[in-house]
Amino acid sequence: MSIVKLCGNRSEQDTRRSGQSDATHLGFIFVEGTKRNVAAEEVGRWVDRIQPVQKLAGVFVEPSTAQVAEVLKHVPLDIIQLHGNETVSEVLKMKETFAVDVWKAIHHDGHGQEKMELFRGTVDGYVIDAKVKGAHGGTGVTFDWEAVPAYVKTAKEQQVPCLIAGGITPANVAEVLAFHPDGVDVSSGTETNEAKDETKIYTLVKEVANHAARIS
Ligand SMILES: O=C(O)c1ccccc1NCC(=O)[C@H](O)[C@H](O)COP(=O)(O)O
Repeated sequence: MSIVKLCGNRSEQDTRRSGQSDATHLGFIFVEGTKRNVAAEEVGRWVDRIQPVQKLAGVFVEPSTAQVAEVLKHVPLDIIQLHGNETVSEVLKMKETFAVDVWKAIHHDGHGQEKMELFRGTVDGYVIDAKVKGAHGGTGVTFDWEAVPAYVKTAKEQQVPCLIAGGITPANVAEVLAFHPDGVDVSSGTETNEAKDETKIYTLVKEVANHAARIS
């Protein structure tokens, strides 16, 4: 089964809806000034009450170790997802400081492979996302999925998973899965009116399961 990360949960209801699905990972955005930004204390309360079975990922943009430590005080994150222009030494610092996996977002821009080479041996996974001026993620914009196999190959050589993000929806997820990523990371495509939509979540996860059944 592919990784299905439902990201950008911004309320207890979102977390419940995502948590009740067969997704493998839930994501929360800790990026001030963005529309899905959430407070760690609140997320901690939602997670306490809901007890989701999924792994939890916290999305950050160039965070300090103090910011991540503060979030970890409240939320038992399994993964720190770095979605900005973090350097290799910043990633290493996170790995040394916290006992959690680090996933690095790479924005598709023609230099993705070079960036993945830089992070070889330091990260535990990649999220390849669309590059959109003025935004770090959660844009609902796709990129040219013909580029996916090269990213997947590089991640496989590094023995880490490669997720694809950016504009994935229940209607197009089968199309991206045909390029054989290890999973998908979805925010906008599982929302209606800025809240998680149970039908969209169900349909997306079912499409992923159907794809897995077809290729097994
Ligand atoms: O989702 C956000 O608002 C966000 C803000 C700042 C940095 C990263 C962000 N999201 C990261 C994700 O993991 C999203 O799932 C990914 O970018 C895909 O988003 P979408 O195109 O909306 O499915």
